[in-house]
Amino acid sequence: MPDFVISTAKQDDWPALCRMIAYSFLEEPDEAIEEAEGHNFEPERTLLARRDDELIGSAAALTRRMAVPGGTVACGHVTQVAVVAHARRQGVLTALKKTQLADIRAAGEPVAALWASEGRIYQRFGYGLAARRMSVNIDAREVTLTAPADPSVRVRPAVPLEVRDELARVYDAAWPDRPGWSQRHESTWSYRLADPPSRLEGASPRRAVLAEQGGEVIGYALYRTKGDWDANGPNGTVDIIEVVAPSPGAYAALWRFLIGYDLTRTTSWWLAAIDEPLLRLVNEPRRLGARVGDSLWIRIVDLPAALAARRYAAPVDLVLDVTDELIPENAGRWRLAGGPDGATCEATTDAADLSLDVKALGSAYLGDGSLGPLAQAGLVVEERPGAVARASAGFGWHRAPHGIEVF
Ligand SMILES: CC(=O)SCCNC(=O)CCNC(=O)[C@H](O)C(C)(C)COP(=O)(O)OP(=O)(O)OC[C@H]1O[C@@H](n2cnc3c(N)ncnc32)[C@H](O)[C@@H]1OP(=O)(O)O
Repeated sequence: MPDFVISTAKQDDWPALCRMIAYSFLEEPDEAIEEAEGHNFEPERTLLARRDDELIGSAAALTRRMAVPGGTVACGHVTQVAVVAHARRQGVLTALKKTQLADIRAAGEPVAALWASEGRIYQRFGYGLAARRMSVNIDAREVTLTAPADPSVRVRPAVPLEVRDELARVYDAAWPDRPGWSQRHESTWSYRLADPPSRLEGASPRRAVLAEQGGEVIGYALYRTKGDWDANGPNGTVDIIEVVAPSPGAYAALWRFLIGYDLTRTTSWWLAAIDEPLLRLVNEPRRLGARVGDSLWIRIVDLPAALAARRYAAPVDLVLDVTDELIPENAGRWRLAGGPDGATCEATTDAADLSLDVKALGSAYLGDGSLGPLAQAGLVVEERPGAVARASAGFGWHRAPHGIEVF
């Protein structure tokens, strides 16, 4: 029997929880951060572990939908996971995760998603790496955009809080089309636009730039600037927070603004998409200083509901033999049939085309490339010749999944 108990948080647990999380992440507690992060507090979905009344661990889920190929799905956005230093490696997180997965399933969310502080933590709980990110560190004076500027698109700098409604309108129209982007509530925007001074690290407060066409805002970017001078003169940086620009004209106009900022020499963004159009839009892609990293992790919580909630780029009719140590209802053989217009997923006794663990299914879920690398890694086993190629055509998508924000 564990010597700690798990319970659901109450509103007034927030200050203590926030302090515990700060220490766990090697930060100092800070009132401005407590207020900002408080917008992301759903007490009834926050699990606390206590030993002798001492708060020793937490794991929370936020209620937001996430875009998946061809649709959106209810998704528990897992966050605020921490265990105090002196209670680690005693099974506290394991107990929290088991309770949390059961709660997410009971809430009718077929999928859970998270950003991992360390990738090694969550794979044992059935999370698969479902989206990669690209970080860019652009040598701005060496890079220009090759597309001609669209004279009907203008950019206008703005203070983010003053254009919050315009930002939300652009984002609301865009997020369902990009797998990995999540619905934003009023509280999400309050969190997103809060700017605790201790997080500035010498940079400016958040700034916005809007792309407008015919008086309408059609795209925006959020960024910071950081001034610097060295022996050769100006050496400032533009640090991008997000770029939301569905149309080519808005996208190019915003990037032209962000790369061409006077007195800066570097434009950086650590959360660009793996298929960022910028790669195709510049004269010198190598000078983008691009690197690939991990981004969103996905846990399939209710397998038939999750697989039926997305669409498939090509027709699929596949029997998947799935293992799942933590959620036995997911284990077994499933027939997935469908295509670009929708899909069904039902239990079957037919012979399998592919066998895989639920973790590999999580990796394929948002449509990040083909199943080939998973098969080559031994994480997907082809039971019927040609099944990996057929499944890849269906599971892939015309836009790579993108984790635009850490939640
Ligand atoms: C979604 C998010 O919020 S991500 C943020 C996660 N939080 C942090 O990184 C804050 C700092 N770290 C912590 O608070 C803790 O170390 C946690 C929450 C990551 C892990 O909590 P613990 O209670 O120690 O985990 P628990 O004891 O249940 O470990 C389960 C297993 O995972 C392993 N494990 C857990 N954390 C780690 C880690 N960071 N690195 C390597 N292995 C780990 C344990 O060794 C254990 O393995 P075993 O079953 O083979 O013995």
